[in-house]
Amino acid sequence: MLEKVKKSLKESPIVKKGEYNYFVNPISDGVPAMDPEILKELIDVAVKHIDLNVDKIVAIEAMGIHLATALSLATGLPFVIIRKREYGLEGEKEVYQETGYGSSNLYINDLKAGEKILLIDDVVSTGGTLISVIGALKDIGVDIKGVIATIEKGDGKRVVETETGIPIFSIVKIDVIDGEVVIQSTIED
Ligand SMILES: O=P(O)(O)OC[C@H]1O[C@H](OP(=O)(O)OP(=O)(O)O)[C@H](O)[C@@H]1O
Ligand code: HPA
Repeated sequence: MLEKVKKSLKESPIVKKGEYNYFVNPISDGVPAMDPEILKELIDVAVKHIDLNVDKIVAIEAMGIHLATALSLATGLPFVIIRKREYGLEGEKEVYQETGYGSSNLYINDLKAGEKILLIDDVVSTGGTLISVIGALKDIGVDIKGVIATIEKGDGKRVVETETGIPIFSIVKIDVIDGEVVIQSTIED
């Protein structure tokens, strides 16, 4: 299982964003081109392990969108995107996102207190994005039934779990060592 995912990650070029070692991969960047078999491997594992008794899938722009789309098609569940674009719709909630190499405002719409949701994103690294998004979702009062970050890099998963008290489901754990992606473990090990 996950053979194409692991091969793709091992082949990821690394670029420097300041001091940050950024891996470039179809899952996290849509570059190089995504082999749909990679997406299928990820979604098959997620469906096998995750409680899908939710009202909505919630994804974070940008690189949570293709994962939410694939999961939605596989499950029939609707999905909503936390956008980097402000709409000014009633009830819209602004969230400040900070990663290891940049920051952005995110905007949450069409989520109501009591809705059961599954949050999905591509990568957790410093944990900054998930910590702020989970905090905002808690403020809205949604019921976070699960959080998927398909790739955990470094100790981001632990940081988010410690900060939020919410378990993070990741599929592959990697590190960037000496300019290369090293696969540390997968959920299927
Ligand atoms: O754990 P963190 O350090 O917060 O990093 C994880 C975040 O970084 C990327 O978002 P980013 O907004 O940089 O890129 P994207 O728009 O391509 O998703 C990625 O999609 C995650 O949301
Ligand atoms: N690569 C791709 N996406 C990311 C990374 C990275 O190193 N860190 C946070 N999001």
